[in-house]
Amino acid sequence: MIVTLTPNPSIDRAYDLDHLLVGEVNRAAAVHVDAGGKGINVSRALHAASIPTRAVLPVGGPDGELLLALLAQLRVPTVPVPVEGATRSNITLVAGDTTKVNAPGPNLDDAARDRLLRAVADAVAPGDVVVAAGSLPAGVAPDLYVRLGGLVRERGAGLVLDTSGPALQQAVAAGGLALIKPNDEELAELVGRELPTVGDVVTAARELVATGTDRVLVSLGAHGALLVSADGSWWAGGPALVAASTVGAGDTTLAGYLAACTSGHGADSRTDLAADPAHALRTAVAWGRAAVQLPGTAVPTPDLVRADEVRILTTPDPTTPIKEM
Ligand SMILES: Nc1ncnc2c1ncn2[C@@H]1O[C@H](COP(=O)(O)OP(=O)(O)OP(=O)(O)O)[C@@H](O)[C@H]1O
Ligand SMILES: O=P(O)(O)OC[C@@]1(O)O[C@H](CO)[C@@H](O)[C@@H]1O
Repeated sequence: MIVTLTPNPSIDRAYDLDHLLVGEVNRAAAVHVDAGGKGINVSRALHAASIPTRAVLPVGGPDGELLLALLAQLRVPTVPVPVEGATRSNITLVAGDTTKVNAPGPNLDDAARDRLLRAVADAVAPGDVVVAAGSLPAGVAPDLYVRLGGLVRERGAGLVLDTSGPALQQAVAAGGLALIKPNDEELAELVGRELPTVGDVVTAARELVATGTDRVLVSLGAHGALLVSADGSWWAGGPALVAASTVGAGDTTLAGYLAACTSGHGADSRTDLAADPAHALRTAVAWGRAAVQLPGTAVPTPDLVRADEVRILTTPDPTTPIKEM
């Protein structure tokens, strides 16, 4: 079972525009309303591929109700944790490029945080994988994922993390993570320097592996993704695509990686993150590419995934600029 935790979920509202005119009235050609938040997107993509998953999320206010209704429509299993504040709404403007405005989300006090952590602990069994993803709501200290790591490992499960800033910094410093999925900018922020080449990204990721993170999956937008572990480094990618929306592409990439590491069906399924790294990376990139071709925060179904378009390189040339991959 893959359990996801999204501490700050959202209703994602995406507006498709011909052109974005800043400071003027823009009229949208279409509006998309999706259940959003990084862990939720991972669960949605896994569920669409019939991989057992459960999404733990705080919910409050009218948008909290809507979020649960949208997830129920998709039949994604959820563990809702009621909170006092209102679930946020995040806005995307797609006009060639994707512009995003994310709300801060409700304030969660220590009691709400503890109920959220307990909900994850109760949902997890030995051998499970927990994916914790996204920003933290106001009021929650950046050590949330450090606390979660302790709980998850006590229960014999592994923790996968996709977040940024101090929450990522503290969790990586504490160690014991099975996998992290920063994009190249988040990794650069984490190590405190620019990472223009493949070698720069691989070296930065190796530093994290050396201090207790088993695998680093670095998404590179249109330039594919790099995977670094103690066993080596791999790159996968394909021709750049004109994106319908890039929102959730990174989450779908992570879901693809987890899907490739999962064998068996239903209650007998098992996720082994040490499974064939090249295959897992290639699948991850194929899922991410399928996601950017869909509007709003839509996640692809397996029939939309084209792994044959994805090229894989083992030990890619360290001197190549990321922008040329
Ligand atoms: N324009 C593009 N063309 C081809 N593939 C793309 C493009 N943009 C994104 N991708 C695919 O999607 C994956 C994830 O993209 P990206 O690195 O932008 O994720 P992210 O920054 O984590 O996004 P988010 O936080 O919105 O989920 C990439 O690794 C790549 O495979
Ligand atoms: O504000 P956060 O938690 O960093 O990111 C939230 C978010 O932008 O991430 C998802 C895409 O990855 C969206 O569904 C959602 O709106």
